[in-house]
Amino acid sequence: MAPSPFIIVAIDGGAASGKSSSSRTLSERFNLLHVDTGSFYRAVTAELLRRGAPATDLAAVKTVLADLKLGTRLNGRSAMMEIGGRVVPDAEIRSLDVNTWVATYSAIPEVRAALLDYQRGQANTARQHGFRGLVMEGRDIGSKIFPDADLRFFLFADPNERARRRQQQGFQDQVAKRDTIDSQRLNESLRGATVIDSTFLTLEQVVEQMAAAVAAKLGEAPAHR
Ligand SMILES: Nc1ncnc2c1ncn2[C@@H]1O[C@H](COP(=O)(O)OP(=O)(O)O)[C@@H](O)[C@H]1O
Ligand SMILES: Nc1ccn([C@H]2C[C@H](O)[C@@H](COP(=O)(O)OP(=O)(O)O)O2)c(=O)n1
Repeated sequence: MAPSPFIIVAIDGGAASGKSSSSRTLSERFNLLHVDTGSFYRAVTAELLRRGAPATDLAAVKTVLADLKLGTRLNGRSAMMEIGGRVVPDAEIRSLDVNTWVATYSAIPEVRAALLDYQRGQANTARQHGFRGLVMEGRDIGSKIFPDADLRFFLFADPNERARRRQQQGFQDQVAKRDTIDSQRLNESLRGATVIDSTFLTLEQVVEQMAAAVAAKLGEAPAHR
């Protein structure tokens, strides 16, 4: 029997479109490394804020970036970014301060460049740890990080519905404002991707659609749940 292929699944989409929930489920179901690149941008933002490098001071930002010692730690099937050997706690990366600033720092080309190879390198992490592939979520995964990914999904949902989901999660997050800053990259990510509008779909319906495609790539019969 032919060995199962190593697959890369890219999930792009706006805030609260369902990226994390769907990729976590796919990771569990198919034994794929789960990589939430938003958490990477959030960790770097927390570090830039902690070290007092304002987004308007490019020289200060570059100094901090040059000094970042990035590593990866696994938490179950999820890849966690280490900065100087420390995983930035969840409470810190989901703080109001980080929510406010992350889109602005993420728009700085030098910040994106600093994370490019690190993100691509997660494929090696997945291989080294015996995963069948990886599922990576973010804003530009299918367009910039892995344009040749085996599967590229773009999750869409109405902004009001996304704001409602965030509020239900108990987060103070200006989804619409971040959308405006992030929108350029979202448009690029649409090209050639399978677009799923989740506004009127349950999370389970979204996941089933994705899972059927993943199962086909892995050469498995689709599971009936
Ligand atoms: N299709 C859906 N219908 C209803 N709620 C959803 C749907 N997709 C995701 N959610 C909920 O919306 C919230 C945000 O989802 P999440 O996966 O964290 O989005 P993202 O990673 O894109 O920011 C979560 O509470 C999740 O359970
Ligand atoms: N690949 C990525 C991932 C996230 N970002 C930016 C864009 C977002 O405003 C922030 C936070 O991303 P995150 O996925 O945690 O945000 P949401 O869960 O979608 O609200 O990081 C990015 O520019 N590129």
